[in-house]
Amino acid sequence: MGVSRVGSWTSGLVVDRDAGWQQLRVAKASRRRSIAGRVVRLLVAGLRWLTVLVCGFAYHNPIPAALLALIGALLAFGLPWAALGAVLLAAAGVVAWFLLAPELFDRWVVSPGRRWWRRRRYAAAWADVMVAGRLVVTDRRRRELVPKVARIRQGRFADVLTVRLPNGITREAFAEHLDALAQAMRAREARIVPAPGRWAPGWLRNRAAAEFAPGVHKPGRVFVRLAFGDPLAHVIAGNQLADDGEDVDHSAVRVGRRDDGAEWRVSLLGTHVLLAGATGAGKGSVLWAILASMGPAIRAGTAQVVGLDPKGGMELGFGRELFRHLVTMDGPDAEDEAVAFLEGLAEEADRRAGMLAGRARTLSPSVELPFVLIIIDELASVTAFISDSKRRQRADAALGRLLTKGRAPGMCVVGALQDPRKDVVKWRDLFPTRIALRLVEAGQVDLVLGDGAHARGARCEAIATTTPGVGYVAEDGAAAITRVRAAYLTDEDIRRIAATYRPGPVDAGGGLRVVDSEPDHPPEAGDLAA
Ligand SMILES: Nc1ncnc2c1ncn2[C@@H]1O[C@H](COP(=O)(O)OP(=O)(O)OP(=O)(O)O)[C@@H](O)[C@H]1O
Repeated sequence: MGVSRVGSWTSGLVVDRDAGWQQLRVAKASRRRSIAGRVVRLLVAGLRWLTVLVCGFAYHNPIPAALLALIGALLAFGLPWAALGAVLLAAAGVVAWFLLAPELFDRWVVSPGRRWWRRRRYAAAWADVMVAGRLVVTDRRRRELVPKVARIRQGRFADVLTVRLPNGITREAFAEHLDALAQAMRAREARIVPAPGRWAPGWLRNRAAAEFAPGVHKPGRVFVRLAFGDPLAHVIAGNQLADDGEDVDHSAVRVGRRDDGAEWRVSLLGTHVLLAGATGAGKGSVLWAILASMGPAIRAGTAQVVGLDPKGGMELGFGRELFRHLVTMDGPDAEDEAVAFLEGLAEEADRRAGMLAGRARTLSPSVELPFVLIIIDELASVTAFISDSKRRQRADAALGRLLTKGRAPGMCVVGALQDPRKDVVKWRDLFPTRIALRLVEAGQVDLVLGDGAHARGARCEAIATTTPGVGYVAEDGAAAITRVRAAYLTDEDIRRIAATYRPGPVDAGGGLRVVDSEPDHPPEAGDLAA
């Protein structure tokens, strides 16, 4: 507490830290106060600090505060034995609660305490971080101003601070100090995120002038997300993914968990998904989580899955029954097979686009015209690594056609990539949803997720090898990058899901026109495999 000099760059001014953590008020060094004045000032400041502390504690920790209040009241009424009894009873209750229901105990007692402690930490350390980072401007009244925390939205694992920037400090200048901020606040990471949406009634929203509608970034403000703890540290069991009943929402397929504790869902309708990760990063878990969640739709016939597994079926072969067609590229004609597979799919995309033209802009999956999920386990092997240049050109052309034409008529490519290089990532912009798991170098992050993703907090190179399945997701049209972890299915789970959800017979008109030299399922009535 008190007044402290912050350095020669402040031209001999003195920063008064009692003035609070949001704005540094400046007092002239030469200004003198009487001793009585100082004492009063100190008392007022102390009283204010105590009130904020007590009220803040009671507001954020209602259960411990109520217990303390009860004990205090018993003591005040001269009932020390009753107070001792209450203390012992409360202690026994707390221990029993902790042992019997640790999750609930954490949610109701420990988490509120942590949140309160974080608020205290922001208050205590904010001004110091701003000053240390020289995020200080002097206005014409010679007041020194630092970015001010205008609002704190708190969650269990992360807080979002709305920070108002004084004139003269840019978002970019502020962003340079995120690491220092994270360290000072004891956070796992600090990131700038888009402005949280504000709820407004529809009638009001529709009447507001669109050109003044709030955008992703608000001028003069930054939204800083500080993450604490890690809800992704533990393996997420994937055996419940397919328990959605018969209905699968293709626009929100469950894959795992986000680092704010919410479910991670991926839209497969009207998009393609690029999935990159170094070897052992957990690409398989993302693919299987998607397939498991799609299980009920596969069985019902509203979705069909085809796949290309250049590893000879090592990855996708486990759940072969789920696939209408799986190319494993293990014979002498592997490259031909892969090219024919892609050309068949591109033709199907053309056919569907023709059918939908003038009738609908996007497909609503049905048994008559099902959604088609195309899993390509190693995208590079069908583009960069086909040795024959003519075949490579054909594969490139077919993949390009499939990616550009397939989205609207319900064909979604999920392409996995182990080694993101410039020549492979030429396809990146055709994948509106991009997922990057652990990568070898920081430079690969932007290649996969898009320019600026690393700067926006996607630190894929820093993901520990001990947490496979953890990664970052970027989606076209969404400014935020989300940290996620895919659920994990054991080999046994995959076999069970494949047996449970294997596709039924295909109705006339509903099958795929994939070139299928050796179908995995014998052709059934109505199957249009050419
Ligand atoms: N989401 C996950 N949660 C927990 N463990 C996982 C997860 N995903 C993968 N693993 C573990 O990591 C190992 C490697 O995962 P996986 O084979 O999916 O990686 P990959 O990226 O497909 O690697 P490669 O490209 O070499 O095939 C798995 O055997 C599994 O034990």
